[in-house]
Amino acid sequence: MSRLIVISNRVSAPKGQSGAQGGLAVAFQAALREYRGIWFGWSGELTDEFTGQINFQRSEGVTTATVDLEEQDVEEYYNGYANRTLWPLFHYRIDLAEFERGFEDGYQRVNERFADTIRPLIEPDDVVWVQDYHMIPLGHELRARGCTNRMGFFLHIPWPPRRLLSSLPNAAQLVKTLLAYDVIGFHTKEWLEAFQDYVTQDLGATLEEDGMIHLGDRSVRAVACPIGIDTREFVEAAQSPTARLTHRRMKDSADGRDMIVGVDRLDYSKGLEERFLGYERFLVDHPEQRKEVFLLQVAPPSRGDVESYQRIRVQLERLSGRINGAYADIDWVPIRYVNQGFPRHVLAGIYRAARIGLVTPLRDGMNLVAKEYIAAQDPEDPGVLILSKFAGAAEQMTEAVLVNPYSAEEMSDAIVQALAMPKAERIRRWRALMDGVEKQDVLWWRRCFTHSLMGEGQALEAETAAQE
Ligand SMILES: O=P(O)(O)OC[C@H]1O[C@H](O[C@H]2O[C@H](CO)[C@@H](O)[C@H](O)[C@H]2O)[C@H](O)[C@@H](O)[C@@H]1O
Ligand SMILES: O=c1ccn([C@@H]2O[C@H](COP(=O)(O)OP(=O)(O)O)[C@@H](O)[C@H]2O)c(=O)[nH]1
Repeated sequence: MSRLIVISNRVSAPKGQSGAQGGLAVAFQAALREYRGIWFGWSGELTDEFTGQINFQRSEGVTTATVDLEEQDVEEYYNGYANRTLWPLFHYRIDLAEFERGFEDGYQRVNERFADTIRPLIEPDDVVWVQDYHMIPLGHELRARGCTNRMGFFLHIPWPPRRLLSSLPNAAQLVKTLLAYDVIGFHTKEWLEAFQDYVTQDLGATLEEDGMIHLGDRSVRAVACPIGIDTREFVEAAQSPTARLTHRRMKDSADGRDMIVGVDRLDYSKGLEERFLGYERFLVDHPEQRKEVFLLQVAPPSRGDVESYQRIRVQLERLSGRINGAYADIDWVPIRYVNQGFPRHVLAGIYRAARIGLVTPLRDGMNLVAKEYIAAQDPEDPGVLILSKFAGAAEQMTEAVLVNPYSAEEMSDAIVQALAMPKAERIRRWRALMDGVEKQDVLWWRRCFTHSLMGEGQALEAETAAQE
């Protein structure tokens, strides 16, 4: 039976209920518990000199293997090429993208270091699954080191339109390295089609009807598999004592007002500035509703070493301060702006207490918060999800109130619509959304991708063996 080797930039050991975790961490812990295998990546720690020494850990059924990186590696690979170049460009923010050869070199060096380190751990029957934009050339580097295993790559962020990607120096060289994988996955049909467009138009590859892409001696399958959440676990989390306590705390502090909630890493792609402006539009256009609602925005700081993230943080502090200064009363504040992260059980209680989930990224690969908000609702009296049509999640969650996040007026109208929505309509929309969140959960996502990667028979064999 094949083992699964998952490789991603960030590796998090399970934290139980005690800490905030990103969407990827939650997805892989669920996946790796059932598969025999290893999750490899950067420890998040620095070392004076890279040695490639691996730190193995086993916790709650998940084996992790991590390495420390040098400061210069992190500066050029993570803060540099990954988060100053690829992230903004792939989120359509060419104005924020920085193109520096030093970043590109550092990115390549770290990918080579990862390949050197992980190569001896890979056994002939293992299936390798590489995650995200930090590791695009890793498969190519592993092939150069004699790795003939089945290898897949999943991109968790959008794939940008062809003309946008062409602005990246050496774009063709980078994209060609992706053809070292056997299967490449995206969250949506839109990102998949943009990728197909680039490889056929700019690289001269041919695309067959079954999704196979051919270029030179390489044949690769590209697929769309939208990630989901661990829905069963999240529904349970929403009924846990911590969630109930938090729900009570929120209801008490709301004092009969309707809560609108936003939960996002403090990232310019999440559209927080536009969200605050949309909410302000609502306050201006509907003064009679002002003291009837409040917005709770949870925004834990992210990638704080990158200047564009420092700038957005300052802008949001100013904007929330200005809106609160302009509209607050002695007994009411329009925005509760909270710069800290919360564990899932606390978030679940917050989501359940919110009449509206406001999820309005300018671009997002998927957005798991939208799915968690739905999973946490009370089926008898659910809240309304307002979702940006530019989030990957919008391709599946069509029963949400879909908005253009760039339009403050549309956002304001959507808030009015959600606040006035009759219970029967809220239940009908929620049921349809919950059906999707239940059917296409994280397990479904893993199967969707691993079936393409391993073939259905092998994937099922691995799952059955893992359950025994
Ligand atoms: O590791 P960080 O730099 O702190 O960033 C956290 C993660 O952010 C990104 O998440 C993406 O993946 C989610 C799950 O597929 C998806 O829902 C979301 O739309 C994406 O933005 C990033 O892609 C991850 O690699 C980071 O770990
Ligand atoms: O205080 C927080 C804020 C966020 N999250 C989690 O971080 C993930 C965010 O994933 P999403 O796909 O929405 O966006 P990303 O941050 O990965 O771009 C979700 O699972 C959230 O529950 C968390 O655990 N605590």
